[in-house]
Formats: sequence, C-alpha cells, structure tokens
Amino acid sequence: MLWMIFFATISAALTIYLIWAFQRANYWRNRGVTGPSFIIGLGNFFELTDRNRPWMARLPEFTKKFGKIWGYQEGLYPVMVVADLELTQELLHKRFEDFQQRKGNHLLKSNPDAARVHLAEAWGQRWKRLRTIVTPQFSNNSLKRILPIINDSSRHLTAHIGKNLNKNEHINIHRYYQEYTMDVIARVAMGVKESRQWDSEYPEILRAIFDRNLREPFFLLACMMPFMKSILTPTFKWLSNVLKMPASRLFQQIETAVEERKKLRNEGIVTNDDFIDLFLDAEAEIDHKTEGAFDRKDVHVNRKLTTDEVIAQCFVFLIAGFDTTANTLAYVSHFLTKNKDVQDRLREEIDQICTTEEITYEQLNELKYMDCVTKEGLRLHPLATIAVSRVAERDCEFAGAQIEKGTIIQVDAYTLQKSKEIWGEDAEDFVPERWMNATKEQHQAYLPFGGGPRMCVGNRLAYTEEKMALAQLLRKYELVHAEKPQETLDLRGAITISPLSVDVRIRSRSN
Ligand code: HEM
Repeated sequence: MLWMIFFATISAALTIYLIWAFQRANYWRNRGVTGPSFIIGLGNFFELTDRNRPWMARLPEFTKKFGKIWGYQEGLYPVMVVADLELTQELLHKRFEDFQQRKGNHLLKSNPDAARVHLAEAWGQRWKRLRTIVTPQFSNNSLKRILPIINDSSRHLTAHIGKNLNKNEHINIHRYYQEYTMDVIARVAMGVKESRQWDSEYPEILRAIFDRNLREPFFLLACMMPFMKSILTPTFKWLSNVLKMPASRLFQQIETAVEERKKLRNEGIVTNDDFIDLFLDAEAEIDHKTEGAFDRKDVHVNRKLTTDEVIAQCFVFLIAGFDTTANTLAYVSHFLTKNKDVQDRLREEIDQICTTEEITYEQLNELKYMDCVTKEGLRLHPLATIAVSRVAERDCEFAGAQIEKGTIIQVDAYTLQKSKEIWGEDAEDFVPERWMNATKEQHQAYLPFGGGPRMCVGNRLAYTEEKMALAQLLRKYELVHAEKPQETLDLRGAITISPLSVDVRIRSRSN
C-alpha cells in the first residue's frame, strides 16, 4: 500500500513537472522569438557548459543565423540574446529600474538578503549601498596609493619572465600573468605583505574555481528545477565545505584573514591599508533608505558593512581581479607577437614617457598608444561578457516581446565588438590605431566591462595593472612568437574565456 502511494505521488509530481517543462519550452515560440533547438527540461545546458567551446564566444554563430534578437533556454530559464546597439543601451542604461540584476549562477547565486552577498550578485538597495561603499576604493587617489604595489609586482613579473631570456623554448605567458594579477589583488585586497609569485596557493585555488566542470548534477538540477534551489544550494554549500572544495577553501582563508585583522584592530594595532581595512572602516555616505528607486521596505539597511559582507566583497575581488586581467594581458601579448610593428611603436612610446625606474600614475596616463593597444585586445577578446546580462525585475515589454519577471537578457558583445557595420571591413583585425578616432557608436558597442550603473567597478584597476605590466616588460624585452606561430588561440571556459596557452619566446631588445 505504502509503495503504491509512493509511486502515485512520484508519478503525479513527474507529470506536473513535465507539463510545466513543456510550457516553458514554448516560452520564446509563444513570443515570436526564434532560436536554436534544445532538449525539454535541459534546454541548451550541454552547449552552455562545454568548456572546450565557450558558449559566449559561440553566440555570434546563432546571431548570424537567427538575427539580432533570439532566445535559448538554460534548463527552464528563458534567455533572450540581443546583438543590437539600441537595445543594449536600453537594457544597460535607460531601463535600469526594470533590469537591475545580472544573471548569476543558478545554483550558487545568493538570496539577496543573505549575510554574504557580494557586489556582483546583490541588487536593489543592497547593491546600491555596496556599490557606494566599494567605488571609492577604485578612484584615482586609491589607485595612486596602491601604485607602488603594482610597480613592485610588475617588476617581479618581469624578473620571472626574464629567466627565460633568449632561450629557444617558449613559455606559456598566460601562467605568468595569472601569478602577477593574483599577486596584485592578494596584496591590495588581502594585505599580503610582499610579492609571492610562484609561491602562493591562491592561483591554484582560483584556477580550480574557474576550471570547474559545470556539468555537475547539482548545477544541472538547479537549471532544470529552479523550485528546488532552496534545497540544492545549501546542500551543495554544505558538501563543498565538507569536501573542502576550492571556493569554500578560499572563503575559509578570507574568513581567517578578516577575523585576524579584526582581532589586531581591537588590540589597537593598525596594520595595513588594504581592502579589508577599508571595508572594516567603510561607511556609505548616503542613507539609502530614502532612495525611492531602490527602496525595499522589508530590508534592514545598515550603513556599515558587516563582517560577512567584508568577507564576501574580498571574495569577489579575488575572483574578479585574478582571471580577467590575466587573460587580457595574455591576449594582448599574443597580438604583440603577431604584430611586431605595434610592439615596436608601443615600446617607443614607453621609452619616451616612462623614463624613471618607478613608473608613475601620470606616466601611465600619458601612454596614449598603450590605451589603444589594450582596448583593441579587449575588443577582440571581451572574455567576461557572460556578466553583461540582466534579469527582468517585473513583467514588461522588451525588444518587442512581452517578457515575464525573471527572464534573462544576455548581450552578445562578441557580435557587437566585431560587427563590420560598426567597425568597418577590418573589424576582425587587430588595429589599435582605430581607437584614435573612434566614433560614439564604436564606444557604445565596446562592452568588455559592460555598461550603465553596474559597469565593472574594477576596470581602472585592470587597465592600470595591464599598462604597468606591459610597460615594465617591453622596456626590457621583446616578445616573439614560438617557433610554430599560433595563428589563432584555442579558447576555453564556461565562465570567463581564457586562452588554452599563449606561447611566447623572450628576447633581448633589438633596439
Ligand atoms: C580586464 C579585466 C576585467 C574585465 C574584462 C571585467 C569585466 C567585467 C564585466 C563584463 C562586468 C559586468 C558589467 C555589467 O554587468 O555591465 C564586471 C563586473 C564587475 N567587476 Fe569586472 N572585469 C575586469 C576586472 C575587474 C577587477 C580587477 C575587479 C576588482 C578587483 C573587478 C570587479 C568587478 C565587480 C565587483 C563587478 C560587479 C559590479 C556590480 O555589479 O556593480 N573586475 N566586470
């Protein structure tokens, strides 16, 4: 009898689920939006999680086929892709109140009122408060204050790379950049006292986080059964603590660092001037309770960050500061080995402007051709565009379709950044000079850091690190391609997009 009740309950639940999944499968068709075919319930899950064929870099294939507006499914979550400049402006800038949050990981995204919410996943009033507190840490003054650290870490990077000088074998320079960006962010955010390139466990932990396989049962179930999230997420987090998975190891390390710092501060010992200290001291200047657009009456708003919030912000900065900037440097290095004329011109500019051993903030700002080179690298490889997405706050109209609250809109930045309509016939080529006379439309179509109020908060830190590393490296060495030049790079990743390897030989300067 009990068995019968059990089977009847399971069959009823399965039938209800299937009816619902079938209905969700028609979400885009009912709205007249086309897109690739998918498996009911799973959606395009297997394409999205294929690390060997990064989904974001594949969006242009489908945009070409289905046009500038199309739809796909992440399990049962409907996603609209837009590759249209006006719609992108509308999404990111003009209709911020309708589209405040970005997509996030369906399994791990925290509840907005959870204790450990970080800036990238918060929304509403909580986001506004965090953003107000965090933004000053990336101002000109703050960047000037941390410049000696960036200078020092980039000199260590140059020394490490220099060990391969004039050798015949090539190195994968991407790994060196990962050590460098981790070094900078660990020193700036976590108060690590001195450079620890090739002697820190952080890069390994971070690599494991980015390289993790998203085709895991928990993530699959979270996509297929959003209603199970309240069980799946805590179970997964508990398991990852027990199994000491990389993200939870990182959280534990940050937790220890923050607790130790609090103890020292309580004893009156002033230690660092890093993000931990700044966040422990931070207070928002505005009382956001009074801001209508972000008012969520049931949320208790405190102007000081809690310890959990400090830990969460440090976590997101380590994650965001490590991989993105290292990838960017690796892509640019690839282009510099392929375009010797660009490398020579850049070195000339560096020689003219960076005349002192310690490179200053003002000198970095004067490197105009460097600006063009770094921008052009990010134009061709925007690498983090998965974050340029928004979620509808309410049922509303977008791109001519009536969409439901919770619908995800993903910008196809790869198409916009390589569109011949916008960039001309040489859109696919590496031409830094184009940035000297870039049009308004081109600036709008340049989205490696997203756009609008949620644009990447760390973009100026990323540019500063990148320019400093290239200036230090190129004034000493020449980057030459491996014996067998890489025409194109093998791309990998389901979150950000990384080159599998960027093979470079290091030579003494020829001039
Ligand atoms: C080349 C390097 C980088 C790239 C390409 C990049 C890219 C992005 C993108 C595309 C977004 C989403 C923007 C949007 O939704 O409109 C974002 C957000 C964010 N980035 Fe970056 N990023 C980089 C470096 C950094 C660094 C160095 C940090 C901090 C140390 C950082 C911290 C963040 C944070 C906290 C957010 C969330 C902002 C918010 O939601 O208010 N990023 N980044």
